[in-house]
Amino acid sequence: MKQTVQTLQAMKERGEKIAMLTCYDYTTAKLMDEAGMDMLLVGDSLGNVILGYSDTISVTMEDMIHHTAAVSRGVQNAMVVADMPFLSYQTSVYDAVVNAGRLMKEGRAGAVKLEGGKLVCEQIRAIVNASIPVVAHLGMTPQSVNTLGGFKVQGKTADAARQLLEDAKAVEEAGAFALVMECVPAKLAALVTKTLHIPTIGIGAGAGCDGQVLVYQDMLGMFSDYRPKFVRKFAEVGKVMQEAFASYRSEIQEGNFPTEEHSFAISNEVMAQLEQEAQA
Ligand SMILES: Nc1nc(=O)c2c([nH]1)NC[C@@H]1CN(c3ccc(C(=O)N[C@@H](CCC(=O)O)C(=O)O)cc3)CN21
Ligand SMILES: CC(C)C(=O)C(=O)O
Ligand SMILES: [Mg+2]
Repeated sequence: MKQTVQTLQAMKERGEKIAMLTCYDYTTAKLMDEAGMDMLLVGDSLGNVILGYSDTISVTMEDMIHHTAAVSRGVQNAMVVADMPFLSYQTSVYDAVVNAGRLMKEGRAGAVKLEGGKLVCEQIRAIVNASIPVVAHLGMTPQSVNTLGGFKVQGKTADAARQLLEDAKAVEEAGAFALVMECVPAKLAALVTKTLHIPTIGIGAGAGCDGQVLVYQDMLGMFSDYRPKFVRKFAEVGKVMQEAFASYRSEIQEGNFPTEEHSFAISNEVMAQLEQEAQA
């Protein structure tokens, strides 16, 4: 089924869980879409898992558009959400609308996601007024790594928890149709989920959210620069890939690849003629 703001809202109301994964390319998008994923997130985590940066700060609008367009071409049913990269919306309401518009017009995203609460509500309101659905993102917001002092769980003190709940209500009021909560204590995330009308999607925020998201290279066991506590490995694809790469190399070295079945034939007459010409 084609996922929309409305079908995702209905899932929350029916108590049906929403499944979301990050995605950055066409081939993977097709596989995830065929597996029935509800939402694909072209995350700025592509800075880490695709481009090899140590954080998401250097990711550009061009990076995001390039990968969002590739993902969109592979999807029939899932909703494609594109992350707004660092400094593409914090600078002004105008920048926020222009850049959200580019992700939709050039990347064919169905929605955009941005980090922050009350401080970005003006941007959320303006983007939604331009008919671009918005997902908000609270808790551990990686674009603030340099002010948060690292990738740490958020909302543990009474003040911080109250602030998160207030921010959650504010982004819903500003028009966000869903909320991602990252590295938030499970009981707090459950309270936010119960309080809000829009679906919540957790990553390190416990089972009480309306949906879950993970970075796909983490859940496939392909990425090892760091391993957040909230990751479950659903497969050892990294191991499978390494074994296949090593086997490819040794089969080449041993002369076992390629064989006749991977090669193209030419008629004996043509070859005989060529060999004769070569001798002349
Ligand atoms: N591969 C990948 N997976 C992610 O989940 C992810 C990214 N990249 N890039 C963008 C952000 C950064 N994220 C991160 C990065 C590191 C930790 C981490 O190392 N957490 C530790 C320490 C927690 C603490 O000190 O409180 C952990 O044990 O979870 C968590 C989330 C989540 N996002
Ligand atoms: C981890 C998710 C929520 C994200 O924002 C990303 O992948 O960039
Ligand atoms: Mg992100």
